[in-house]
Amino acid sequence: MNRGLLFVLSGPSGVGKGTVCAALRRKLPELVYSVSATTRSPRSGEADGVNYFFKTREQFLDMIARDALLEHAEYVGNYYGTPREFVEKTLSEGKDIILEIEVQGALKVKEKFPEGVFVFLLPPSLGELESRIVGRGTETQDKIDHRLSVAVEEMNLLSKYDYAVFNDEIDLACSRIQAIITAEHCKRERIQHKLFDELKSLTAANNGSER
Ligand SMILES: Nc1nc2c(ncn2[C@@H]2O[C@H](COP(=O)(O)OP(=O)(O)O)[C@@H](O)[C@H]2O)c(=O)[nH]1
Ligand SMILES: Nc1ncnc2c1ncn2[C@@H]1O[C@H](COP(=O)(O)OP(=O)(O)O)[C@@H](O)[C@H]1O
Repeated sequence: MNRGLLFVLSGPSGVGKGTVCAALRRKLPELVYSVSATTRSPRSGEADGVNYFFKTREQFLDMIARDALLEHAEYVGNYYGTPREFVEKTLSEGKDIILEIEVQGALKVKEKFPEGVFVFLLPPSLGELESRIVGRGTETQDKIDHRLSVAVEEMNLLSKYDYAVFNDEIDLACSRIQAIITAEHCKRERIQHKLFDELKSLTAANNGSER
């Protein structure tokens, strides 16, 4: 059985990663979504094991010590990390998985899974990015300023990614990501399709009969 493909959706805070991922999950129910562990407190409406596995700092450090995380990063004062076993199990079952994580963590995943597909989500403008963070209403002004300065540094790492996708409209961003997923499957099919084995044997047979 073919292993699944690993997709990583990254980009600055407030660009719409969570929103686009949620929309993508509705459109592509067969795509598996990795639930991260974090030390940040749950926001209203968030549930343990659904949005995140909410951990104390001690529990999180223990996960790091047990090598239970594929990657982890400290982001604006909290730890975030991807549980390793779930990702490996999903890929070995032949299912595609998507990680929605910040930029440093994504680059660490790239070191371990260079064959992964790395997608950077961009805002239509910096002004729109700020409006989205403010509009979400989850952050104090101090934290908004911090997230915006981190965002500018992060956008400078865009060249390390395979694809850039603008999140001007949620549906358009989803369609672009769906197109990337389809294209990556086509690429792999091109490498692995049994037609090439047939062509190889035929060419070898023809070469043999010419001698
Ligand atoms: N490295 C890493 N980043 C993560 C992980 N899970 C979530 N993040 C990122 O951490 C950042 C902060 O997440 P959160 O506090 O939920 O805020 P929001 O995504 O900006 O609403 C976002 O950029 C997330 O994509 C993870 O497992 N690893
Ligand atoms: N294409 C879009 N157009 C307008 N608002 C958006 C769009 N995508 C996301 N948003 C809004 O921007 C805010 C931040 O989105 P969110 O998914 O929480 O970002 P992230 O997960 O990248 O931090 C939310 O209030 C969300 O509703």
